[in-house]
Amino acid sequence: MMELYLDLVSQPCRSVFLLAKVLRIPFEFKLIQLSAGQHYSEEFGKISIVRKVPVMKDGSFILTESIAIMQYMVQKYQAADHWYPADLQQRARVNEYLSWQHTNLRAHGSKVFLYRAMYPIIMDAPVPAEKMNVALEDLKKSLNLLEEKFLQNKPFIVGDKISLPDLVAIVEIMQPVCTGLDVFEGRPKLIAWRDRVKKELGEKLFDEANEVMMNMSSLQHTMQNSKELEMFKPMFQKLFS
Ligand SMILES: N[C@@H](CCC(=O)N[C@@H](CS)C(=O)NCC(=O)O)C(=O)O
Repeated sequence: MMELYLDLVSQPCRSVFLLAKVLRIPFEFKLIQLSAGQHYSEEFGKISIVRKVPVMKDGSFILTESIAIMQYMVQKYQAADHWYPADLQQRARVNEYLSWQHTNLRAHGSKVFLYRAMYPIIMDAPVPAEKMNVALEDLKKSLNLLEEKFLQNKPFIVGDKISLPDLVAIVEIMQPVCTGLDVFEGRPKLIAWRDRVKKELGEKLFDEANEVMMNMSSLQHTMQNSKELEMFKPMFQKLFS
């Protein structure tokens, strides 16, 4: 059976998890708890020297990178065409979004999340307003592009049906949302899209994927009391400087 090394606090892990579940792919969930530093273990190092989740192991074949993993899954399990359309231009649209999102919605949503959830724990101080405002402004621009360039007036990002970009987008948007920030405020189009995506995935599955993240205060508590905190600090300090 395929093994998936995941921690659902991670957005790319959630998209891989959601896809595997929705396609009913049998898999073994191998928890790599980032807050406990399990990705630094010798055992995980043998699986991936990148030391990031998600990782897929299918027999002796090991694959990193959520997008590559999802593309592998839809092809191996011959998922319905709408997930990753065979049509040249439809597939190009999927790839366009998947290429764009790394340095836009993902980068900006993550930054807002890290500032709101992690900065005070790591730096022992509130986030400077100037930094927070720049991060919020960047996120706003990405959300505007998601609506105006990608979603437009279609039900889903690539057309009438759900595809990989919708999954990848919703998990990134949920990251700042889990800190209590209502990024949907004043965005009826985005709300309607979110509700369609939720319906396609099933509310129960959607909530299952977000459960750990929605319990943000418990996550922060674990992080704050983690003996690995000192180990994480330099990486975050670099990010926050
Ligand atoms: N581009 C990668 C990103 C993977 C990634 O950044 N994973 C993070 C969690 S969201 C991680 O494992 N971080 C651990 C670390 O950097 O120490 C993908 O899409 O799979």
